[in-house]
Amino acid sequence: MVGNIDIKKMVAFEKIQDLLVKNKSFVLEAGAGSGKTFTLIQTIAHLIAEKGKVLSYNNKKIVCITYTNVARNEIVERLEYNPLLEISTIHEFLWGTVKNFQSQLFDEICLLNEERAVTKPDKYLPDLKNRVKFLQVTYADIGYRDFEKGRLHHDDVIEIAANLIEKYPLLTKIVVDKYPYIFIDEYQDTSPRVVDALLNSMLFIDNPKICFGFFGDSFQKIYDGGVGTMASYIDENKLFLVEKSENYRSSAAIVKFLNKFRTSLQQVLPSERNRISGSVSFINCDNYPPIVKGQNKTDYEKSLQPYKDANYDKIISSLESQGWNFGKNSEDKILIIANSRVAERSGFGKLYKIASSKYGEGATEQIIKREHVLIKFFTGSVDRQSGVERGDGLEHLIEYYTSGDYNGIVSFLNSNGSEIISGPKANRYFKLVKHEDKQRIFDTIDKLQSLRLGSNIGSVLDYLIENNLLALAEPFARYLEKIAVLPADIPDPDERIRHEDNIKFYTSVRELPYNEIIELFKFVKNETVFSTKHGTKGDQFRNVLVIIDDTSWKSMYNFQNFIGGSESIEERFLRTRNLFYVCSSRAKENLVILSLSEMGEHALTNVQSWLGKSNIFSISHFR
Ligand SMILES: Nc1ncnc2c1ncn2[C@@H]1O[C@H](COP(=O)(O)OP(=O)(O)OP(=O)(O)O)[C@@H](O)[C@H]1O
Repeated sequence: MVGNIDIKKMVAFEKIQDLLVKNKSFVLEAGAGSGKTFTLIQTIAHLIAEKGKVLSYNNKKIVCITYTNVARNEIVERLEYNPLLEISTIHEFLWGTVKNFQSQLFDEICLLNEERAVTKPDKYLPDLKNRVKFLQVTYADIGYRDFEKGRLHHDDVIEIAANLIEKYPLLTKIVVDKYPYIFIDEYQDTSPRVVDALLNSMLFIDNPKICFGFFGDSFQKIYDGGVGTMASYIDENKLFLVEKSENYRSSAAIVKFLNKFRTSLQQVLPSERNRISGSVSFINCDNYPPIVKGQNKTDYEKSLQPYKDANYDKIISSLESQGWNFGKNSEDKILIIANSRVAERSGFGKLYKIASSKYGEGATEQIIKREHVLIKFFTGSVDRQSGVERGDGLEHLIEYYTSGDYNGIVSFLNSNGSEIISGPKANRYFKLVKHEDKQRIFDTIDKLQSLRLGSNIGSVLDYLIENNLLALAEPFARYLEKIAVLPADIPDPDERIRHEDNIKFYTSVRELPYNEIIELFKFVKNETVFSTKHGTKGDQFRNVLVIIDDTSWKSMYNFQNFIGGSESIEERFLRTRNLFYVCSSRAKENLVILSLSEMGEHALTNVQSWLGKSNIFSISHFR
C-alpha cells in the first residue's frame, strides 16, 4: 500500500503516476518486449504535462540517463526536443555534476593515485599531492588515463563522482536542487557503485527532494559491470517496485516458454492483440562418437568439431526449407555465443585465430569486443560498461564516405582527424571550405578504398600513417612505439619474450587481408546473419535460432547446469540465464534452440517440462 491506495491493482503506468505524485522513487521491472522505453517516455511526458511550468519557472530539469543512441533518439523525438529534459549517458551526467568542484576532484585523484600506487606500482607513482601543487582534473570520452596530468578515464569518473557524492553533501544538494527527477534506462547495466551513491546519499536529502525512476530488467543484465538487480533497495524501502507484465513482441509459445524459467515475473499477451501462436523447439545433438580411452578432454572436444559443423549445417538447411531466411539483413537471425566458429563463418576467422593463439578465450574481448588498440583503430571502440558505440574507427569514416554523408565525414574528422586535417585540438572546429582541401581528403579516402579492398591490414595502416589522415589515439601511438622497440634492446629476458610475442601478433595481423576487418565490422554492426549477445538487446527478429555449446567459454557459461538447475557458481548461473533469456526473447514468431554439445538426461527432463515432449528433437530426426 502507498498512502491509502492499493498499488497492486493498478497497471504499471498508473502506479508510476501515483508514485510521482507522492515523490516516491521506484523501479519499473519489466520483461522482454514489454515496451520499457515507451513507458519511460510516457512517464516523462506525463511529468512535463503536470509539472512542466513549475520546473521551468524554477529553472529545474528532468534528467534521463540512457546508454544506447537508439533509445536516446527515440526519447528526444517523441518528446519533441523538450528543453526541460536533459538526456545523457551516466558518464556525461556524473562528470557534469562534479567537474566544477576542482579542488575536491584534485583531492580525490590524489587519493586514488595513492591507493593504486600500492596495488599497481608499475603504473602509478606515489605522492602525487606533494609532487604537483594543483592539477586541472579533466575527462574526455575517448581520452586515456594519466593522473600525472589530471586526466581521468571512463571508469575513474564513476569512482570519483561516486566518492564525491558520498563525501560532500553540499555538492549533492546542488545536484538535487537542479535535477529533482532522475530517470535511468536499462538500470541493470548501471554500475553498482553509482547506484549506491545515488540511493544512499542523494535520496536522503530532504529539502529539496529527489525522485528516481529506474527502468529495466534484471534478467537482461549482460554486461558484467552492472548492478543487475535492485532487490536490496526495494527490501530497504528505498524504492517501490512496479512490475509490467505485458509482452508485445513474442508469440504465445515463446511467452509461455519464457515464463517457465522466469517464474517471478509472469508475462501475459496483451488482450487487445490478435497474436500468432508461434513455436519453440529444442534440438539436442546426441550423435557424437564416445571419447577414446586415454584421450584427453580437450583433444576429444576438438575432434568433435566436424560433427558439430555437420549438425549445424543440417539444421540451417532444414530451417531454410521451412521458409526461414538467413540472407544478409534478413528477418531471421542466428544468435550464438561468440566463438571461433562464428568468426570463421562471418569471414574474420584468421584474425580470430591469431588472437586466440595469443589471448586464448580472451580473443573475444580483444577482437569481438574490440578492446585491442589495433582493432579499435579500424573498427572503432565501444563503451565496455554500457556497450555504446563510439563511432571512432576508420570503418566509420568509410561508411560516411560511401553513403555520401558529407556532414558525417566532417564531424568524424573533427573528432578523429589528425591535426593536419582538422587543425590543432584546442580550436577544433573545421569546415572543409577550400576546394583543394576537400579534393585532397577525398583523394586520400579514394585511394584508401582501393587499398582496403585489395591489400593487407599493414598496407592500410601504413598508408593512413603516411598520409596523416587520422589522429592516432594516445594508447595506440604508445602501442606502435613499443612494438617498434627491438627485442635485443630489452634486457629482462621474460619481458623480451613477452615483447617478441606482441611483435608476432602485430606482424601476423598486418599480413592478413584487410577484408577480415571489413567482415569483423559488419559482424559487430549486426549486419550479418549472426549476432553476438552484445548486439541483441533491444533487437527483435521474426525467427531466431539460438545456438548453445558448453564446450566454449566454460568458465563463463554453462547451459546444461542452468537448464538442469544444478549450477553451483552463482555468477555463471546468472550470466548463462540472462544470456539465454535475452537471446530467446528476441524472437517474434518461432524460436529454435540448438544444443551443439549434448545435453544430459537431467537437463533434458527439465526442457521437457518447459516445452513438452513433442517439441524436443534429437539431431538424428533431421536428414
Ligand atoms: N503499448 C504498446 N502497444 C503495442 N505495441 C507495443 C507497445 N509497447 C511496445 N510495443 C511494441 O512491442 C515491441 C517491443 O517493445 P520494446 O522493444 O520497446 O520493448 P523492451 O521492453 O524495450 O524490450 P527488450 O527489453 O526486450 O528489448 C516493439 O515492437 C514495440 O513497438
